[in-house]
Amino acid sequence: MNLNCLGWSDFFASSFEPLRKEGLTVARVAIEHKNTYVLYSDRGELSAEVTGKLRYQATEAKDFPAVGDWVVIRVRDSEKRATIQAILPRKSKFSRKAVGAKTEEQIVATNIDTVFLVSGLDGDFNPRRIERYLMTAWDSGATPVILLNKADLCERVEQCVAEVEAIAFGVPIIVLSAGTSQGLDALKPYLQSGQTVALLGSSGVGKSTISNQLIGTEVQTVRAVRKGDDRGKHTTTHRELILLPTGALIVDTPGMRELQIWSGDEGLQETFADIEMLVQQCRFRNCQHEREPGCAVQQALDGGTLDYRRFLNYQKLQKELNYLARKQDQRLNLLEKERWKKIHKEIRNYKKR
Ligand SMILES: Nc1nc2c(ncn2[C@@H]2O[C@H](COP(=O)(O)OP(=O)(O)OP(=O)(O)O)[C@@H](O)[C@H]2O)c(=O)[nH]1
Ligand SMILES: [Zn+2]
Repeated sequence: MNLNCLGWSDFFASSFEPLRKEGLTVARVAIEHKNTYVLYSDRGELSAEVTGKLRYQATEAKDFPAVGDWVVIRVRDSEKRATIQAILPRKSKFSRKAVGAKTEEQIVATNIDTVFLVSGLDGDFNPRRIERYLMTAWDSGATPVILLNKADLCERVEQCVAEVEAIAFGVPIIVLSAGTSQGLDALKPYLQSGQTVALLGSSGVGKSTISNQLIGTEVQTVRAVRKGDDRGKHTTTHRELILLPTGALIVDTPGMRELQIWSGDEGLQETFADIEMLVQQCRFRNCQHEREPGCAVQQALDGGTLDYRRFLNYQKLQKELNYLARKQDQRLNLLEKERWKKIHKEIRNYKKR
């Protein structure tokens, strides 16, 4: 596997340059287990773990390598093993709130170029959900492309496309029927060698069907994710960064399927650029867009140029992000307190000695 085929680019090369040292090289994280990683490199597949130093310096889950990351490694050639010394800066990342009550960021996948936002054109079609996914996509740094799947089940395809066009300014929209492999050719421009893609969308929209079509039958692996497994026991053996026959790489991690919003401020601005622009035009800086005079949002709503459902969704997502940001702040404060407690304890111990 040559590095360019794995997605290596000037972006990563320039951050590796200052770290370059005798005996160090780079590889890409393909699978993440509890404490070990499978890497793709120009020497083939390697099994790897992080150095003690990286582990020691890591304070949060996001400081550890994730699927898609480019990492700096030292290879022990004789054993096909490597130690991970550092993670190169990420070009894009998808995060979610870690499962459970804790407000912690968990990175699901990184360095994705194109994210396919999949929706079904069946009864499940929902522009508000597409807005939500668009926000996540824009926030990640990856470029979104909207896939409207199950066209065979829809009698008003054009109408649906028009509805999506109205909320996704300039984002490419591809209509397909993965079930009958119709329309898949339109994905080709995004699947060139060295490109990394991922599929995002709710359950049942056809993500597995699409990825199986892209992967082709011969490599098709059975998903070995066992529900109700002991926590921390990772028995999955399927690849998570898969090389497609076209030369592109597809990220297929279970986590990508359960993405809960983690952040999105920038994504919100991008997704609702029309509303953000109206807000700028309101007479009062702190306009709540309710009954205030000179409210550009109300005017657009009254005039029918802004869809009320879209505006409601914008407000809802904004509230959600604010709530999340407050929780994240609380957690940071707590972490900071704990850190200082540790330091004070060390100082006391030192004085005693
Ligand atoms: N009619 C029709 N059915 C499709 C199409 N694509 C997928 N399906 C069906 O929709 C169902 C769900 O497809 P999946 O590929 O499992 O959906 P998914 O998004 O991977 O779902 P999760 O694994 O739950 O996230 C399956 O029964 C597919 O056969 C299509 O283009 N047309
Ligand atoms: Zn207003």
